[in-house]
Amino acid sequence: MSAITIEIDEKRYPAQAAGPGRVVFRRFHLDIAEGAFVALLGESGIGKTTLLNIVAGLDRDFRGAIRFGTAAPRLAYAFQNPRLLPWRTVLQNVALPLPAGDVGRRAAEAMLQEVGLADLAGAYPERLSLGQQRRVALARAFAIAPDVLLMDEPFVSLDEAGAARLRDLLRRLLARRPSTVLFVTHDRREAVELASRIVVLDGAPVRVIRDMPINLTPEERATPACLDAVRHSLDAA
Ligand SMILES: Nc1ncnc2c1ncn2[C@@H]1O[C@H](COP(=O)(O)OP(=O)(O)OP(=O)(O)O)[C@@H](O)[C@H]1O
Repeated sequence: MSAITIEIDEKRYPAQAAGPGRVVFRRFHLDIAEGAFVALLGESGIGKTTLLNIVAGLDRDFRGAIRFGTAAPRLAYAFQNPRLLPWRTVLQNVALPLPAGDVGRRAAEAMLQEVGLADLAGAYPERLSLGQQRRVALARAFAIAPDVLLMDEPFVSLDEAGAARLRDLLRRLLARRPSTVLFVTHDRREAVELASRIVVLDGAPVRVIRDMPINLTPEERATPACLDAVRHSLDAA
């Protein structure tokens, strides 16, 4: 069964003083299986964030429908900018989507423990590095054990070692709380390392130009030569 069915008959941004209007999607269809980790690749400005916003329900100004396999899916969205509330502590930020009171607080503490930031629970976001802020954003996203997890370039602007640690953390979090993931990235290597399916978007209106399952074992994903081989077949497809 599909966890997400995306049917966009049309998504158009209206003309503005600075430029003409633009049809971003027309007759666009994508089915996403339950538990899939779908990496969305495509040129800048093509419509990837627009697509996530539509799936998230943040953008309802389109013709079409988004259907979920579960009646009321728990949905989490991790943005490129971690979007932590600066006037709340790290713990309070993670507890935001949880029920108020002791139960929510304890669950938030456990999440912080899991992402390795328990000792920063009382700190404010401004004290944290970008990598630490992104860990907090991951903790907040996973705190609700989402059925659907939307991620918009969540590891961009980190050095390679920092991004690798976060990819590793994401894999561990997903192993404990499986979710259907839609993950936007510009980084083909990151896509091959994480995804079970890679969808490459192109054109205006957007269409799918490649749709590749990635069948790698965890050991193969940890082998650079293996990742390079898949990346080349993605380029050649
Ligand atoms: N609110 C808006 N009003 C008008 N045009 C918009 C709006 N938001 C996005 N666009 C335009 O729609 C197109 C798709 O934008 P979107 O942010 O979805 O692309 P993207 O693929 O996520 O880009 P990037 O990879 O650079 O983040 C772009 O041309 C953008 O300028």
